[in-house]
Amino acid sequence: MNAQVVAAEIGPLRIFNDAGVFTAADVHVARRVAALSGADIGDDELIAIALAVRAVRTGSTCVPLATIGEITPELESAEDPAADTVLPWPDPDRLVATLQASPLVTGCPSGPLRPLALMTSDEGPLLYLRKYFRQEQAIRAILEQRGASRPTIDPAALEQAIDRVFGPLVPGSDYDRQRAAAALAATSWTTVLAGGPGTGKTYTVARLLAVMEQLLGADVRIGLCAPTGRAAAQMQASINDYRATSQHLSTVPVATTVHRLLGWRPDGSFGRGAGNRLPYDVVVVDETSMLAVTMMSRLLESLREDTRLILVGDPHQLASVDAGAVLADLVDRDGTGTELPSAFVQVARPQGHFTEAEERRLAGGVITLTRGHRYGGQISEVAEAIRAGDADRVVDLITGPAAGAFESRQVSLLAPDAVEPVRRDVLRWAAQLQNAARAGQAGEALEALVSHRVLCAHRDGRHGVSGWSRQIIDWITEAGGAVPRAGWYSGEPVLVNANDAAHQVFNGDSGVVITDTGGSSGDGLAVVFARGDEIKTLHPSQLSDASPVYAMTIHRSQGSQFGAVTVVLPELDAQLLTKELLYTAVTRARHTVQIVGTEEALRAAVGRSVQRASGLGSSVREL
Ligand SMILES: Nc1ncnc2c1ncn2[C@@H]1O[C@H](COP(=O)(O)OP(=O)(O)OP(=O)(O)O)[C@@H](O)[C@H]1O
Repeated sequence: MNAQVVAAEIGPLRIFNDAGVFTAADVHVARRVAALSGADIGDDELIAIALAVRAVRTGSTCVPLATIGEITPELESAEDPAADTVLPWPDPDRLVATLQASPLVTGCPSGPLRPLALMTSDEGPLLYLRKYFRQEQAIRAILEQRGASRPTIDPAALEQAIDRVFGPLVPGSDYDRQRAAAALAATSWTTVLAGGPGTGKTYTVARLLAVMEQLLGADVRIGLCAPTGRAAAQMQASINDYRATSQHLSTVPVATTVHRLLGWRPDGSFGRGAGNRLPYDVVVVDETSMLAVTMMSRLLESLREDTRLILVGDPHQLASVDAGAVLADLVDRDGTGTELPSAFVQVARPQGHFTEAEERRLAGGVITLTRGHRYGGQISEVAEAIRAGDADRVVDLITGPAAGAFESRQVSLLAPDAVEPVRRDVLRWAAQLQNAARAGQAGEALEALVSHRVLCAHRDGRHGVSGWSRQIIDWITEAGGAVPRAGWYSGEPVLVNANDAAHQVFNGDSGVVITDTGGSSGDGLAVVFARGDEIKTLHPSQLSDASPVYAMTIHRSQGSQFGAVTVVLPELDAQLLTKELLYTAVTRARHTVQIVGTEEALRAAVGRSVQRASGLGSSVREL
């Protein structure tokens, strides 16, 4: 029996539950909210609550009511008898009229409960769980207020600081946009610094902080944070590397998770908020694409009005698993009607170097770095075509005539039953890893570790991490490089599964076990992790939650890069198969990508986008 089907549900939700559109949790929450309201709740209202709960579960903050008819059965297999079901969605106009008069929206007889919010927007009526509407409203209101004024900056001092840190302006050079980003951050209370992988976002952040220090003094208070501990550790390492080679940044900013910065408590509450604001002059958030609406609203509420906020990230990557794709929404907002700050114009001289649309976004505090410093050629063109959703171009660039135009082939497509090239790569990778590890060469072992990685969409199943890990272990064993089944061995790749502040390792960190003959432990093993240019060494027994890693999910690979990447596409009809997933996977590679899957699956991925509804992109009014 399917655990997601609620046997007791005999009402209007049953057919949607059978069709996989509402999960058991959606049904239970809808029933519970209806009961708590103390009112007589009709079938359409019940469906509305379940829709709003489902929206949050699938990463949206709201439901665009005009398009609910487009929601079709979500089933494991196309052979499921429910696949042909035409779902009996209520007519949107009727639903809106019902909700306008519903106690769920206007106020329940049982008390202050008003669980749903009904709004109107450029995209038609939007239905929210009220909690998420409030968070979105808070984000909108605070950003508007912060955008209404600008820090006072002496243009001459700004130009001098930027020249000192970046060198003088050479229009059209590698770093003119990076200079412009620093100038925008100095002249705005809120700046969004967007860009694909390797466009120099972290490089720019380190220098931008040096500019702030020159402008605000050596006692400037800087808060650095990221949604995950690992991303925070990576930002810390990059800034440490910059400090080690430059005289311009004397402050030692410490990076932490957004949760920690905001004083998260185990009961889910936060120490920081409107009544207890953060003490910083500048706050930088890295990997903002992973930040959900709840954390963004809390962060904004915790900022002083005179704190500069810099949100850094790649809006095209997979968004947070929680509701909201805030970075993508903010990048899309344009600043029509807002003047570019004159100090910015004087220093960055943007004329002719930005398109009109870019200039409008600049006025709204958004700047995008476009020049890749890590790779060019086929990978970046394929990534660009994926981002544009152009499946024909993607296929042409990988297998068609366009592929022949590249000096070196970086991207290939392998049929699922023809993976011999992957086997060869995996064996070469394992041999390098084991040789370096057994020789106790930590640096070489870490280099080998990130020279190749297999990435899958799913955790389970034949095309998932579990199936591919088994396959890879079998290949290594067959080739004579036996993989012991119990305990760690020298040369074993490790993935950390939980944050451990005491040992400074974080969920998603990958390291490698090496031979450590000089160590004090009896087994002669150590486990090493890269931290910028430095190496962190622990004993494997100090890892409280870690597992061997022969393959990992694309979600967990976010923020990491590998020399070569093998991307395993899921089954054709898998809901996960989207262009954001494929873009994230392909851009993890520095020089080679092998995609395992059919052309059909590749096209399906490029053609499907993660649907994340939110009201942040347009103005929203009460209906
Ligand atoms: N203006 C520049 N001149 C020289 N090298 C640069 C410049 N900008 C960036 N780089 C180099 O390019 C590489 C990528 O930069 P960086 O890591 O900052 O990119 P990123 O956008 O943060 O990438 P990711 O999001 O993948 O972490 C780094 O090695 C960096 O030192």
